[in-house]
Amino acid sequence: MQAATPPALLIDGTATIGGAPLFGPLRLAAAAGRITCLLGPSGVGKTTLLRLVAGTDEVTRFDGSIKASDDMPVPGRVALMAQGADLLPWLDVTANVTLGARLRGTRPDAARASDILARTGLTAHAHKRPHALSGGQRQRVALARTLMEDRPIVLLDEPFSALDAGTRAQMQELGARHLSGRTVLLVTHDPGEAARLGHAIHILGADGIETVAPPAAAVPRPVDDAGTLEVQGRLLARLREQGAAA
Ligand SMILES: Nc1ncnc2c1ncn2[C@@H]1O[C@H](COP(=O)(O)OP(=O)(O)OP(=O)(O)O)[C@@H](O)[C@H]1O
Repeated sequence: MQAATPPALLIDGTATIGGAPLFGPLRLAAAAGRITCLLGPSGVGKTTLLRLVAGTDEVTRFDGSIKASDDMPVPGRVALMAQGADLLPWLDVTANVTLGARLRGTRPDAARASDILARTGLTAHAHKRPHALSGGQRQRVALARTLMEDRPIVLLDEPFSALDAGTRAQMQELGARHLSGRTVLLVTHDPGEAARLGHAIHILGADGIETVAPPAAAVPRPVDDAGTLEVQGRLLARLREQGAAA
């Protein structure tokens, strides 16, 4: 489904809102074709960072640079899956998945939409509206819409939150499979999710970025992989220490 090799993403700078520091100076690289997970306490600026990369933040001042390793512009090559499924309630699944093309005033690629619906297990729900879907199904629609955009850089903001543990694990596997080969920056509050999916794992804190070595196993890692559980525990301990220090 994906043609060109995606670029790495390089973020280097300082963010302020209304003159007050938010984060930085920080340097964060999301490696080409890999999943980079970003954890950190609430309010530290993770969503803001994703919006800055996507070019959709209108209140934050960012002094520095957000670049792709191939020096081509970033925002037009980014798909952002925002927090919450964020579906339009009056549109059915197919129309929600093809929303990007409609907003751009272009004809959606129906064959491609149908293929993505099949691959995300949504074919039987194609004509349902969001109120008739479970939380997990709505998240799948949001993921399908992100895949429909077919961008080399994908930003995911707590994509699988609010799902039960079993559905969340399934969604992580689905996401890892379908996003394979793209440059993914994934914000999550879940240390287990970062340990399963991260080729690289960072914690954004008040004092900057801390990098935690990922488990050795291939992504997506099994939920009961010993190395994954060990990293999950280490991440939780670090997040607790940061919370206690805040
Ligand atoms: N439009 C805005 N105007 C002013 N301040 C804002 C605006 N949007 C976000 N902020 C502030 O920026 C800070 C960072 O918010 P952000 O949503 O990026 O944090 P976060 O780390 O993603 O938090 P969470 O994990 O709870 O989602 C918060 O203190 C928030 O109040």
